[in-house]
Amino acid sequence: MATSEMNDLSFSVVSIVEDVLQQHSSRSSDVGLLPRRVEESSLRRYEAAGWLREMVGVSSGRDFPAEPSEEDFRLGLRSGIVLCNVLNKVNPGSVSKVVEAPDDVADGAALSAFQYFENIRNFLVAIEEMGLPSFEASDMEKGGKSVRIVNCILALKSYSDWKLKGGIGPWRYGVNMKNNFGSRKPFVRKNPEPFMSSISRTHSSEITSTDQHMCSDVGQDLSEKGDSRSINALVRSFISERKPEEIPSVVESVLNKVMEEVQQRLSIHNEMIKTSSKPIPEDDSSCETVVRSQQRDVRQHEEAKENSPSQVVQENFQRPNTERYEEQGILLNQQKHIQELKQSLNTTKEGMNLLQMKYQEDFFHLGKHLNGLAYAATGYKRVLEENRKLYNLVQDLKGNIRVYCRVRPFLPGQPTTLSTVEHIEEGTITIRLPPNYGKEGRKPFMFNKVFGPSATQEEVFSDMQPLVRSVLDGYNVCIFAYGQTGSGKTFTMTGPKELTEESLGVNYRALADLFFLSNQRKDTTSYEISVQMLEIYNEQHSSLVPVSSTADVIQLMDMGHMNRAVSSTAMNDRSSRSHSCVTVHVQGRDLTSGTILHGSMHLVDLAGSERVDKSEVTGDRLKEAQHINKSLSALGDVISSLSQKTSHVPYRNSKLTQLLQDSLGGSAKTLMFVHISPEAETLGETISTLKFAERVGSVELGAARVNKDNSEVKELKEQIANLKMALARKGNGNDIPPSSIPLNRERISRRRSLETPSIRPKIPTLGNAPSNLRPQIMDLSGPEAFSDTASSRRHSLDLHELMQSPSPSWPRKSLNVKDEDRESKSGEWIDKHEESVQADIPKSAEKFYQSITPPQQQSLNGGKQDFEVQSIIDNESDEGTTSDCSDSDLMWRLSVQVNVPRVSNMQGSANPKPKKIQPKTTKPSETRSLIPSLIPAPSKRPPTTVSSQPQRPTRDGKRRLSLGSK
Ligand SMILES: Nc1ncnc2c1ncn2[C@@H]1O[C@H](COP(=O)(O)OP(=O)(O)OP(=O)(O)O)[C@@H](O)[C@H]1O
Repeated sequence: MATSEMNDLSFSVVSIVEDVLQQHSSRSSDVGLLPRRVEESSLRRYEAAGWLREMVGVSSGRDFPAEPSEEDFRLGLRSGIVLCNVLNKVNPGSVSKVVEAPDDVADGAALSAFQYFENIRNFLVAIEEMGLPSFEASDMEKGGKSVRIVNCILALKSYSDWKLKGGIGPWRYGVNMKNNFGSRKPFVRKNPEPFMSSISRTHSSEITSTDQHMCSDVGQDLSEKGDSRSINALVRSFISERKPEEIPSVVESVLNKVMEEVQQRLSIHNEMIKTSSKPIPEDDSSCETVVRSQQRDVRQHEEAKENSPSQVVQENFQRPNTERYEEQGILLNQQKHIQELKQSLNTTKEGMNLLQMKYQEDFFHLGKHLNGLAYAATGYKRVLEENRKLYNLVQDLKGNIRVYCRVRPFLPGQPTTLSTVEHIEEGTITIRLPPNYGKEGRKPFMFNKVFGPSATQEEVFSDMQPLVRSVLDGYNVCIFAYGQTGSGKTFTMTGPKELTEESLGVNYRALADLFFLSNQRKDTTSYEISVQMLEIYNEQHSSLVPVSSTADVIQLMDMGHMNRAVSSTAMNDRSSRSHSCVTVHVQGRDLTSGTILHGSMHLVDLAGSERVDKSEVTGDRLKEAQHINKSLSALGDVISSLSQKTSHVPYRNSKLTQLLQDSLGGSAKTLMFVHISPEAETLGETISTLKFAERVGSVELGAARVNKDNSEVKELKEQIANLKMALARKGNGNDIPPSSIPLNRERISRRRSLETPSIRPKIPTLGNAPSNLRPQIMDLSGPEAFSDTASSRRHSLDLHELMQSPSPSWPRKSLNVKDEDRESKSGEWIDKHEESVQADIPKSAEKFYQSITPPQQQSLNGGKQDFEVQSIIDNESDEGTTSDCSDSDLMWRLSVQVNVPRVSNMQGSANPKPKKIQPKTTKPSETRSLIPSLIPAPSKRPPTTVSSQPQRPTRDGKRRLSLGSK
């Protein structure tokens, strides 16, 4: 490409002149001259070819015959191999490296044009250095140019001959110019300078000076340079043979040709200038191209100048030297500038690369950092959750009362004001305080868990589910809802008025879960579950109801809640006016080891504390409120003394604290679920509720214990009981034949037999009970049922045994207003509904009680009733100094029992005389009420007695005498 470009762009003044003169000579010569000249040139060609064949040998000169045509001659020499080899023979070492064609391939076939050019170029350079007439490399490519090649070869031959003759004297080459141009003047080599400029070696100033001389005097040998000499010789020989009138036209032709070439050069030059003044492309490769193209243009320009003095002459005519210098200067500057730009581009690129690398590194580090942060965040959350669990665990271990808090949402229709709750996070609730509450503006309270207004019933339950489930593992659990009126206690424990599956409260969910789990474990453990519902209304309690299946439970609770004392106050249109407690008793027997587990759970929905000025209650409602507040403040006192670890804990001050005694002071797992309302007007109560709850959270009860009896212990206990009973009988003169004291195993089997359906009370089945769930009648041990422990402090009475024992013939003390008032004042509890609910026993319940017939009971009793009573009395008297509720517990126990002696009769005697057990006479007046709706009979309670009690509102706000009355 470079070679061809160079060939296109470079031109020789000599060849132009020669061409023009040849045309003229051929035009002007006569017809006979042409064949003669053709013949002469052929002869000279043959001479040259002959000499070459002689020099290189016939085999090497095979490509051209002894008398070659012009075409053959040219093609034969085109590769330059023959020429270089001949030259090296004449003048050894002139061409240092000759590119040879492979032997098996025709000469030149495997060589590229570039390689041919290399040989020819080397040859021409050497020829010029020897001062011999040369030719153009392009002459080898074009036809009709062989004359100069022939001249060159014959000159070399002449030089060779001269050398062979010893090189004596000046070498002269007598070019047969006459043959070409009609001149036979010998060509004398005056000095060893190159005859023509080398193709590659040029110098513009030399050319310029030569051309200037050529211009001033064509006929004289003004220049030392080969170019001018050659032109001069050509021109002289031509002119000498021409008539004077032909000369102007020849000169004109020469000049025209030269002008054409100059024009062409100029346009190339202009193009080059334009290119160099183009904006420098940003692309590095384009810069390279521009630089290369400019360099090439400069080189070509210089070559052109070197090879065409006439063109330079023309340029000199047109432009002053300074201008050209300026141009060159600009070009050089531009090149320099481009180099600088390239450098800065490279530097910028390197900088960019560095920046990119740095950014990549930064991104990588950032990513790693972010990953780390995300990981840490997840870890932090996990740790928080873990902490909470551990905290709960520690609290469990320490036996702390667990405290959960729930915030009620604003109710529909309520004007939504700013909530008093500012923020909730895990176990912390922050209350927004107005300025008069302190500078802080907020107060945080910490609990085990806080549920916001949007927490669902399911979420709430799932958090306490493990606690509930631990009942089946033999723990005693107590969950009680606390809070001011209208804060959502009933909602949490039971649900809203309209119950749906989603809105079911803790009570329903807990029982369903227990039944579900017990059924799941039926292959390993046999569970017996019984449920009681109890209500403390105005410091009295009523309604203990046994149930035996999920459906029973649900129905019982529905009815219990329906019958719960509720009325409308200014604070809550369905305000519970009583404390309600659902108690679940669980007994589990390990089918392999025989170990017995006892667990119980109280689910307590306390009546709400209220400020009577706000609830705007009067009359009975006011009295209710006072009772509620009294019992709650009694609860506060108990909590306070528990947290201060005082020796005396005032459990006895209210029924509520008596009920919760085991949960608050025993080995139970206790959870207080504190509720608050979001309204600003309740802020005072909210703060005091939360403060109270925090105090409750600090109460340590000691670690909860599993109530587990292995079969051996149980047997021993029973043995002791039997012996005690035998002793007691003996002491009373009622000898019992040894055979009548059942041995342990007999007794156990008898106890088991008591539990068979044939003798068990029939409770109407309201649904499908799990097969392993024996219908369990209530444990009549009263508050003991809540601990259900076989501790020395309390003993649970065996309901079946008691039920089947003959009732002692203690007179029933008739209740009157005075009694009630007195009892109420003294804080002791008597079931005031006892009589009134007798007739309320439903048929099924009646059946149940009737099924326990005297003969049956007698046969099964074996004096157990006495023992049970005795044992209770013993225990109560034992713990009389430590327990505040022994007598009331007992009363409670007895009051709910059929045909049990009145406590007042027993309390007086330090060593009560066991009464002869009488066959049970099922006196309706002494039977306690069961499920209210299952007991539709009208109350037989005298109106006076009823009226003596505070009016007891029900769901519909109407007063009812008893749960069963309709
Ligand atoms: N989390 C809750 N989501 C929706 N409504 C609620 C929520 N908690 C309570 N409520 C509604 O607020 C009202 C008062 O609730 P609830 O009767 O349970 O309060 P309480 O604390 O039991 O009151 P009281 O002590 O007077 O019996 C009811 O209408 C109840 O449906």
